[in-house]
Amino acid sequence: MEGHSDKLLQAQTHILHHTFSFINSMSLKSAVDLCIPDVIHKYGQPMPLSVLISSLPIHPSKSTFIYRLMRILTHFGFFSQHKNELEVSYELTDASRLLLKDHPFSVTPLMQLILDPILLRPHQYSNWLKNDDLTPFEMEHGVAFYDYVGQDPKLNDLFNDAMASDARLVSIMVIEKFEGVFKGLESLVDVGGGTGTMAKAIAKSFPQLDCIVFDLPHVVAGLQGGYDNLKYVGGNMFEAIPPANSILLEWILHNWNDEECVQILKKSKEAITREGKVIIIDMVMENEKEDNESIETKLFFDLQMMVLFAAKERNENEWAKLIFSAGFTNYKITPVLGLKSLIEVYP
Ligand SMILES: C[S@@+](CC[C@H](N)C(=O)[O-])C[C@H]1O[C@@H](n2cnc3c(N)ncnc32)[C@H](O)[C@@H]1O
Ligand SMILES: O=c1cc(-c2ccc(O)cc2)oc2c(O)c(O)ccc12
Repeated sequence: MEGHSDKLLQAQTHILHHTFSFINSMSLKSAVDLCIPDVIHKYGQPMPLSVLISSLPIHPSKSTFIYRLMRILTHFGFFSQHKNELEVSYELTDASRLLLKDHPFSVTPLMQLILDPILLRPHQYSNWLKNDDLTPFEMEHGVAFYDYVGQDPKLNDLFNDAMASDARLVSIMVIEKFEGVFKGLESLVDVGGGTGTMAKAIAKSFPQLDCIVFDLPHVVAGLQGGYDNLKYVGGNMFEAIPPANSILLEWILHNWNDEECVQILKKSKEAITREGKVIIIDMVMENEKEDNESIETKLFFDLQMMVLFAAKERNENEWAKLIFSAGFTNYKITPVLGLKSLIEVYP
């Protein structure tokens, strides 16, 4: 009987732990909104709690609550703390350094996008599962995700900044680790290339490669290459993709269902000139060698794609099915980009 009640209590704790998990996200967002990582960074040495409190834009009546926020974030590894007999001081960790606003690979824009109420609200999706609305996002907002982004300049900027911050890190890794992937190629279209962060890095590192950033007209309107071998073209990838030796699809296919992915891949195949290839950068689920945090993060991404697009993250079998359905003959997966993999696809 004693063992039974222990199990019940453990199960209750498990449920409460998951139920309260939103407190992790919201505490992190509150700290970033108050610029706590930047304030500690600027101080340049372990920052005593009292100095931190007096440096923050908070009401004096709220001073005592900052310790509580710092305590939970320290527990989850966002700050480290040192105690002496007088008080506690805080320092940044690797994770909070990546939240600094001026860090070249700052994750802050991604965090602000993911936790924006416009993206958060559709996560109450049990009703969507009971009706025939296309996506939870459309059920909540009445339009598809990219149409909403196109009509809301603030969200458009937030989305493009978030994608660019991720692309900055991915582009450095791709170019460093996969130089060979681009060797021998003459031209490249970065389909859904956003504001061009990835294509700019490729154009700079491979001056012989003619690069095009291809995205929806409102995304590329008014943008200019800055390199002789880079230009922007607006259009719709479901209609036609500009011809090139290689087609890059980074973070594209996880936004679409299987039928739509096959259409995009077929349009990519039509666009390939001579002996070219499609280069996909996206997630591959169910890699057995992964640690638990990576597995869970991929599962979160999968549900984010379901909520925004009724789309999904895919395992290798699901990728292979799409690739062969679109008429390609071979593919090679290289799983070394953190959460993402590089998939080369051959006609
Ligand atoms: C998730 S973002 C990826 C951006 C970029 N590839 C990156 O990795 O940072 C998807 C991109 O696809 C673009 N997109 C959506 N629908 C499109 C369409 N029909 N034709 C061309 N681009 C489209 C969006 O505007 C957005 O920039
Ligand atoms: O809400 C998101 C978040 C991402 C995302 C998060 C973290 C990364 O390192 C990269 C990307 O990507 C998204 C995306 O591709 C999309 O089309 C919609 C929403 C999000």
